[in-house]
Amino acid sequence: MLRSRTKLIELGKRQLCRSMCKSSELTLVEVDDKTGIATLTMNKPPVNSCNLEFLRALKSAMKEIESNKCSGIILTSSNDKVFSSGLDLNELRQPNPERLATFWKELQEMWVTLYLSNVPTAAAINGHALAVGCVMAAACEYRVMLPDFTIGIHATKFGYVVPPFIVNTYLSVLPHPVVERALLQGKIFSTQEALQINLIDEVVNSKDEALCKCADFIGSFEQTNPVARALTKRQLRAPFAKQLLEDPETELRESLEYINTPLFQESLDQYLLQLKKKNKK
Ligand SMILES: CC/C=C\CC/C=C/CC(=O)SCCNC(=O)CCNC(=O)[C@H](O)C(C)(C)COP(=O)(O)OP(=O)(O)OC[C@H]1O[C@@H](n2cnc3c(N)ncnc32)[C@H](O)[C@@H]1OP(=O)(O)O
Repeated sequence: MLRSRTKLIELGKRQLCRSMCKSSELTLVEVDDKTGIATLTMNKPPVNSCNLEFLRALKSAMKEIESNKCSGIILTSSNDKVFSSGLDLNELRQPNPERLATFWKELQEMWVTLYLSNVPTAAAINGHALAVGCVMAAACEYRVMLPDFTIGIHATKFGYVVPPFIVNTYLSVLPHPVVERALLQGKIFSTQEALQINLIDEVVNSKDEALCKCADFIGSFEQTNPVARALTKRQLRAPFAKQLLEDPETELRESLEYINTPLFQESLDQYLLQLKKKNKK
């Protein structure tokens, strides 16, 4: 009886995996039948830059994983050089007001969903993780990274004032003086530097190894009560998310105002030119 019930559960999980895999072309979700761990692979060519549709796909994949009672989420990339290049800068350049507001709300919601996820979260950083790419990794509970890549929030280099929820993501991983220096310098860290300051937990040599380390991390909670774990995590993280949870409109208004300033738009134009020039060399 017990065996047949277990079989049914296993079958159910497999069907769940198949149906979740179809959820979006921009994200791929695979659930391990044995561990219940969901690997969420970002799949927006060329560099996983976050536009409105991609933010939406990420948020809905995370919510689906949680509602299917998976045991944890591993966030990774289908690109073997880039984890994520952060926000799609084209969403911010001479924006359509309505789309920009929707885009920014999706960013807020994706961040809250990941940062306060009920299940253990781990990032297998198999490429560069820049700006919001770094924020997504830092919002996870554990990070493992491959060598010879870069990670960091360089917003001040292209005229961005870093919003509080992004500062808070760094502050929940790094000590205040390190955050202050890194954000004010717009510092991008090498894998080795990131390990030295504890922005990442471990360095490994392959994506497979990274996925195994993340699975081990998630497995380390096997003996804990998932509800007690989730509520304790929420308690620890709530102060960092408070502002965005209680008053997302103010953050939205301030960000939109800033993005629309000539100062920001000029800096962004210059930055995008540099990015294109690099590719023509
Ligand atoms: C109110 C204040 C709010 C917020 C503050 C904090 C928030 C920060 C927001 C962000 O996340 S902004 C995003 C910042 N991201 C970047 O600056 C990343 C720039 N990209 C790179 O450095 C490189 O592309 C890379 C290291 C990630 C990958 O290098 P590589 O593999 O050599 O690829 P390419 O450079 O050739 O890129 C391919 C293609 O994609 C375009 N692209 C890259 N990143 C972005 C992006 N973030 N947004 C839009 N487009 C991007 C790049 O220009 C290439 O386009 P082509 O048309 O030339 O092929």
